[in-house]
Amino acid sequence: TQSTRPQRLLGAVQKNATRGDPCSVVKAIDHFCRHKEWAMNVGDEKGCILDSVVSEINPATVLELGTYCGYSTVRIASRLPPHAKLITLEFNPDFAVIARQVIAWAGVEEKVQLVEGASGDWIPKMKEQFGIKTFDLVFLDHWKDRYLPDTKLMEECGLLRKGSVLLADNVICPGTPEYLEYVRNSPRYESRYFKSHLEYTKVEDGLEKSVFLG
Ligand SMILES: O=C(NC/C=C/[C@H]1O[C@@H](n2cnc3c(NCCO)ncnc32)[C@H](O)[C@@H]1O)c1cc(-c2ccc(F)cc2)cc(O)c1O
Ligand SMILES: [Mg+2]
Repeated sequence: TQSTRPQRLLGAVQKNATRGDPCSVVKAIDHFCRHKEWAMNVGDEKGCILDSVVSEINPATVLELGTYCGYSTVRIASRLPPHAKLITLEFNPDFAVIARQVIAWAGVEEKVQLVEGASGDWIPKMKEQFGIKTFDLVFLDHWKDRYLPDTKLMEECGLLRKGSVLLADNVICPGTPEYLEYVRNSPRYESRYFKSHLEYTKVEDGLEKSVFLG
């Protein structure tokens, strides 16, 4: 039977990356996606911006919306301080199966809780299920039309505190116009655009970093 692109991406990790070495996993995926098959990982260029935001915040609690194959999960987890927790939500079971193996190969499973399910169902349960008070950092990289409703849901559920940072992928391509309009015009956010390129291409894209002001 035919393999899927995520399965082939996992194969490239298992073939070319060193177990327990997150950087080699990230490099193996970037090489595969640049030279073999494009895939919707945040990628190396935007990934460096992600890395700098994570290092700047040094978060104890991180929420990722949209795990896909676990590329950004590994990038973030490998930069977290000890005892920090990254919860990543993925509602496609086939992608979750691949992501768990990528995360395990990188050796960062201690810091990662991959939760299978939809953000809309799980965001309201974060406190009771995982003992999370608020998130220091949220990385949004799931369906683009869900960025805004899920941000409003996180506000309503009290998961954001003064200083919580939202980092959103793809605000130009494919684009998240309603979300951008909201975080850039709401008095409750201080927002900034980091210009970059769509992963593995020369097309413009970027990340929007928005600090919740409480
Ligand atoms: O579409 C893009 N990303 C979507 C990611 C979806 C992943 O997240 C999962 N997911 C989605 N909604 C939810 C949800 N909650 C919401 C539903 O209840 N709860 C949990 N998990 C969710 C999916 O199962 C996938 O694993 C994209 C496209 C391009 C692109 C650019 C240019 C092109 F030409 C083509 C493509 C570039 C990018 O960087 C991109 O991120
Ligand atoms: Mg993306």
